[in-house]
Amino acid sequence: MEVTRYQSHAVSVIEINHPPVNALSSLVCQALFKEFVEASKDPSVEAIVLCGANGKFCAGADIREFKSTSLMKTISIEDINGNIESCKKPVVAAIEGVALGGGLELALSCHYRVAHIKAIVGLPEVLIGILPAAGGTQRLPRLIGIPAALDMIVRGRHVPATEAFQLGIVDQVVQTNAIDAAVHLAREIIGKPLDNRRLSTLPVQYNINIEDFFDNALKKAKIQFFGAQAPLACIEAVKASVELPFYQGLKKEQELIASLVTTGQPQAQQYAFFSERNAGKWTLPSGEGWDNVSPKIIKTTAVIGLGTMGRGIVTSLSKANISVIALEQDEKQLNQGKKAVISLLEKEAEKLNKQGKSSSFANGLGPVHFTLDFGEIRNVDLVIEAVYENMGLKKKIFQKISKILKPDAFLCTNTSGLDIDEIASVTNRPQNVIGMHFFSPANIMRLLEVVRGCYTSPITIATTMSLGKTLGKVAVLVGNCPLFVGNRMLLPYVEQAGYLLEDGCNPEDVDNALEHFGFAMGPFCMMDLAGLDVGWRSRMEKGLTGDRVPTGTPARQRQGNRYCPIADMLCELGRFGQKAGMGWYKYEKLGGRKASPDPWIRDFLEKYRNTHQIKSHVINSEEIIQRCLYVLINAGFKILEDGIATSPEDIDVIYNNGYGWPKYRGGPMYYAATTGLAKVYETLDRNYKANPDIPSMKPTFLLRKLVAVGEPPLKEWKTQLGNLNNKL
Ligand SMILES: CCCCCCC/C=C/C(=O)SCCNC(=O)CCNC(=O)[C@H](O)C(C)(C)COP(=O)(O)OP(=O)(O)OC[C@H]1O[C@@H](n2cnc3c(N)ncnc32)[C@H](O)[C@@H]1OP(=O)(O)O
Repeated sequence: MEVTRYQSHAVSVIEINHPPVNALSSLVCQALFKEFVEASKDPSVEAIVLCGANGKFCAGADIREFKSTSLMKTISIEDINGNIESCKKPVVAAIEGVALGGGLELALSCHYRVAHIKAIVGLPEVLIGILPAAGGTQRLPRLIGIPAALDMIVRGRHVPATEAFQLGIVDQVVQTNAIDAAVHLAREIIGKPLDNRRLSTLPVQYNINIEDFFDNALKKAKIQFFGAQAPLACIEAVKASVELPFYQGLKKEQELIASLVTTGQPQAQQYAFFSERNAGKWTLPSGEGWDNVSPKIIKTTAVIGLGTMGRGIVTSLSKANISVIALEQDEKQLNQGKKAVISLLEKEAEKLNKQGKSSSFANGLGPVHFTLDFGEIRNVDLVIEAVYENMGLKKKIFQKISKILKPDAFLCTNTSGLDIDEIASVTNRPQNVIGMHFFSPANIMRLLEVVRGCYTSPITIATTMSLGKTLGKVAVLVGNCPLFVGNRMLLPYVEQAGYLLEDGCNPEDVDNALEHFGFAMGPFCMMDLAGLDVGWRSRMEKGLTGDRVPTGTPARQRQGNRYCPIADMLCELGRFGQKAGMGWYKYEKLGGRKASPDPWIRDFLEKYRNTHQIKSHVINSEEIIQRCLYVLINAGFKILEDGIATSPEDIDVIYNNGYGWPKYRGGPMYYAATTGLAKVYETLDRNYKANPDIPSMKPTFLLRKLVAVGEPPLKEWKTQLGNLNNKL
């Protein structure tokens, strides 16, 4: 039963019951419409309360149905809303848990709203590429004014009940049962006039210059959400609430949503939404997985190393109210780390405060304790080692802590690419060792690559994945190989960016093309931010540059393959990026963030091309994008072949959440599927034939196979892998 109805004296309570989140599927809409009409006609009913089962009002339209046309054919949410709003009997929404999207739009059509103190409301449609097209863009401005409504709609912000009350979205906030409170209110208002409670009939009130306001909002959104169409459509729809009568405003919502669908962005964002949810559903080839292995509850943790990553991780654990012992090797580093953590926690508390939420760390360190004494961590449930990327050092620490810790404690290493098995092999419990690859800043970035080694037990995976969720991360399980998934794919991308400089581009040409594609940052800006010395050190360790390069090796070749030495040359000149005030760009000061194209670099590149007699050519944005992205995608296919990622969706989740890939393009593998695998394959193949010294251009077996079998949909790619290697 999707919708149930019962009566409490003169009040009819209509409850949506569609687990897990009471989404408005077409069946729910039909049932809700029917029950509501019956209740409104029933002479024994004098008021109606609308609520959701299992402590959740409603998470909006059923996104799973967006692909089909059924939603269009049957009762729409706005049909129900119109009916509710015009009802002669008072209707009260009892909001528990969530009222999001169509759920809040439903509540806005009710005459009164009562919310539980822990409830959240919002119109997050923009985050899945659409707009609140069930009257939300027309009713909310009439209720709370244009600026507040626009902010909520364009950012898709979740608003806690207390703020919703302050804004005037809900009429009452209760600490007890919201349904009982709504029934109580419904009884009180029986027979009272409802005219000023029907939002569609109210004027939109404002005392601002409306033209300027919307012009500015559009300008800001075009920069902030570069390339995304939904925020712009949201602004246009809210503007219509001022310019058009209510029913024409509703029509405008429909026109805008129809036009968004033609851009392909909603489909990509909805794919990203479900891919994120599926990432948590890990399964091993043995059949063990998220649904049959219970995680251990983690109450106490320790973080070893309070550098940039360690500080972020401590902050993240503390935010989740998990007890942390933060460990450093000397007093100076401990104090520096402590100061940094306090400052990060203060910023976090400030953010929560602005959202009307309190925090356990508002006036101090919350559950964090700092120490130099390894002995203090002996009883913790889980340790995260976050020292710098050095295998020798990490092994020393793991050897030491595995002797100290209680036998069932978990040992995690925060590494961006080192071998988990090698680290595990020095411990007395390799089955409890796992990689946790956090992204910087670790207290902000949502992505967490959970790296399974060959000894890692299912319970260790379950525990780490669950801890990731508790920390508010999107945890993705990946296999153990150099650089794991995200960074492994990034390597050929950055390599191509270097070749583009040799072939005639300037750094800003490459960055502009990729930023225009939608990346938050192009590869050269990214390197300047991270520090060019990071890659330089790693290339030195691999013998690609520095003293260990065999004499007589051509400058632009390593082991017979093409090599671009420009980044090494900049490092030799101390151009390490932002921290040095110069790198691929110049900056206003040491540590400055404002990058300007550097004439010195242009000059340097000219001379470099002359020295190496490189004939440069004009390279357009399309070539830049294809060259950089197709090798990245190709590496993604190789990762699938090698069984390092379970699915293309997991790769996309990693790129959407950790590498600034524009969500409205779904992720690199989704992008490959929508571009056409044959096009990706043919371009790579052609380029590889012209450049056999660039192995990353050679189309992978899986890509070739998928093209050969007629490009099956992305969901079916895995089946083409058959029994290939699975490292998960
Ligand atoms: C094309 C024409 C359309 C016209 C209609 C236009 C007007 C209305 C539009 C809308 O309402 S669009 C939907 C707006 N709502 C949202 O975007 C909310 C999305 N959901 C969430 O933010 C979260 O899921 C949550 C509700 C805050 C719950 O978070 P939690 O972390 O507790 O659980 P999750 O793992 O995220 O979700 C659990 C489970 O529920 C599924 N799910 C969530 N929301 C929806 C939904 N709106 N429709 C369908 N399914 C939903 C989610 O996929 C998970 O499923 P499983 O993975 O467990 O199968």
